[in-house]
Amino acid sequence: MPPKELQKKWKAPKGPKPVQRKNKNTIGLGRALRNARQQENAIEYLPDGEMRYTTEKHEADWVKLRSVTQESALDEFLSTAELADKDFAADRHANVKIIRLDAGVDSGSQPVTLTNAQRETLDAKQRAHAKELIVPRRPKWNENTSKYELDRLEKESFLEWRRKLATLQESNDDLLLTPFERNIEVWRQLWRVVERSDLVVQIVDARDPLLFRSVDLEHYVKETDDRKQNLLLVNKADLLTRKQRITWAKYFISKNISFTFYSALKANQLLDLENELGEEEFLKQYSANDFYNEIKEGEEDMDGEELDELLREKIKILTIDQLEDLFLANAPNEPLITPLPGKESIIQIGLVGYPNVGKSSTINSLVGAKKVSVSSTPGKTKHFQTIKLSDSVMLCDCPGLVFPNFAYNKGELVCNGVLPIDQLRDYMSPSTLVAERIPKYYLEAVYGIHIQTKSVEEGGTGSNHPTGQELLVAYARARGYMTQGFGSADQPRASRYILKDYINGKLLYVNPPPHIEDDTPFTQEECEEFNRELYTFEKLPETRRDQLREAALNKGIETLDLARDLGKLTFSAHTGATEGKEAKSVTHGGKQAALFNAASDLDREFFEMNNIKGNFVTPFHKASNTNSKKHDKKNKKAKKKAAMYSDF
Ligand SMILES: Nc1nc2c(ncn2[C@@H]2O[C@H](COP(=O)(O)OP(=O)(O)OP(=O)(O)O)[C@@H](O)[C@H]2O)c(=O)[nH]1
Repeated sequence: MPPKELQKKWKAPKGPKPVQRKNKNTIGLGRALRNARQQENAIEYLPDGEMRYTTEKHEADWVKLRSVTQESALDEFLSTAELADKDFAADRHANVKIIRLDAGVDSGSQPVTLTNAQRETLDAKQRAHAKELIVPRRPKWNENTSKYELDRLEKESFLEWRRKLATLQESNDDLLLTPFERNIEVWRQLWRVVERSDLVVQIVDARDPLLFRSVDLEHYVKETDDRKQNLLLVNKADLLTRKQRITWAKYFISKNISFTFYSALKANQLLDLENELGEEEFLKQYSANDFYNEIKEGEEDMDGEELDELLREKIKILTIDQLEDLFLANAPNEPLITPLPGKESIIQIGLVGYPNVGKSSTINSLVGAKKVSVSSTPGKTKHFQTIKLSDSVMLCDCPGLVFPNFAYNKGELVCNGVLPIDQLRDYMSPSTLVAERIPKYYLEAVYGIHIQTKSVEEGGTGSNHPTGQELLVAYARARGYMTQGFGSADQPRASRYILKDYINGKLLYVNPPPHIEDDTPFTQEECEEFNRELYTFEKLPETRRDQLREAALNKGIETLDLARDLGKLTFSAHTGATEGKEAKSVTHGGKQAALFNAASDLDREFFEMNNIKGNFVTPFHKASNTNSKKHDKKNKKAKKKAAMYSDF
């Protein structure tokens, strides 16, 4: 018998062998990506015969233009290496430690509260080093300079600049530098704006113009071409009182600084109103001058001081048309740049400034005033914007950038909007500054809270300003901001709201200029006097004023003086003081908040014990409770009382 054939397992029949075909499709995402990468990373032959090849990912222009003001030590090391054109190979086993000498804004050695003497010493030191606060210069170039050469020269010059500033910081521990811009691409924009502008306008915040002003930028403009002009636009001037404008104007005039006051916010409000009402009706109802300058005829010499003609002109907040005229009056008569063939020559005005000083608002007001719709036409270089205002004027808007300057402490930088609030870790130093600058009664009136301060015996400062913590705790408790868990006052959250109010001017403080005679700073007391007019009833938000008016009427107070009477009023979460009892705040939420309330009430009662008869009960001593019945509720209270009194 033939051997039995093993039955084969059935397999699915194989199809025809697949033929590898070339994908003839020349379009498609994958291919596009590959091609783009190949092009980007193609080998470059430099003019000096060298070959350059990079595998680096090329980034879009907007990514390159991101502002860099705070770098980690490693980032800083790498960007310096890149600027210096150095190559580094990573070595797995080497233990590398980066020691950062330029501590930048991370140094925390600056005290928050400065005495007059400390401030004066620090200020003198800052003045001595003021010349070292430089902006990077673009190296000289002409049409024969090649792109690569210029790029290399720019990087060298930038690196040199960064080294100088690092040395300045290193050798002066107690001086704090602003977190100046560290991205060369952003400075390149500024260089281009300066080169093409006939007039460079530095926009600064009126609350602290000198912190936002770069003196060296003005020098740089003059170095580029002596015919170019500088102008300081003091924006947000609506936040200053007339007296404050006079003081600042006197300072600027004495220092020969070309300046003007402006309020982009008011200008834009006025424009909106005009659009709403129509031009004719608007002119009938509002005279622009009234809207801008709250001073009426006859009130001018109210302070008993004769203002000369120049000063009287200079303290005015300009209207949009006046500002445009001033630009033209300050710019050279003829544009300095010869136009390209076929193009008309036009006066170019460069606008530069820190972020958040109101640059966009200023441009919007200028552009919005034109009845024609003006689209922003990107310039040749794509990044900074050129906006044609009229046939004779062109605006160049430079990205906002932080110049190197001195500050007293980090809190000041946060309060001025230079350091962002949302990434804030140390919320206490800026909050302390707010508590120090704004009087306690005004903080209470704005927020409708009562801020409980410690007396000197309890370890408080004894001044009439709360500490930062006292302010934050009172605010958080009144608003019910509690942390999870044990439920203590959420101070970081409270600080964010308070600091935002400070930055947008709801809580207002204006820095005075240095003394004209000797450039020394104002003392603490002079600063308080300089700002006194800002903390009146009229400056409060309207709803709060209504509340206070009503509360004052309830108490029979006719003329309300915030500093004197606020403690007596009951409004919002502020409960006024009544005979013998001090003012307190209505607080919300959290176990700890409840404990805090109970504790302070108990304390108050305990220290007032002199006025009451003593009540003393001991838990183990029941004198004459003879009734053995367990639930003898009837008359229990009366019996207890009787028992208690029988002890005495
Ligand atoms: N009170 C007051 N606030 C102003 C004025 N101008 C601008 N602001 C406010 O300041 C803030 C910043 O204004 P922006 O115009 O965005 O400032 P910017 O300089 O363009 O800021 P970036 O876009 O970050 O560069 C906004 O909240 C404005 O409402 C002004 O004249 N008065």
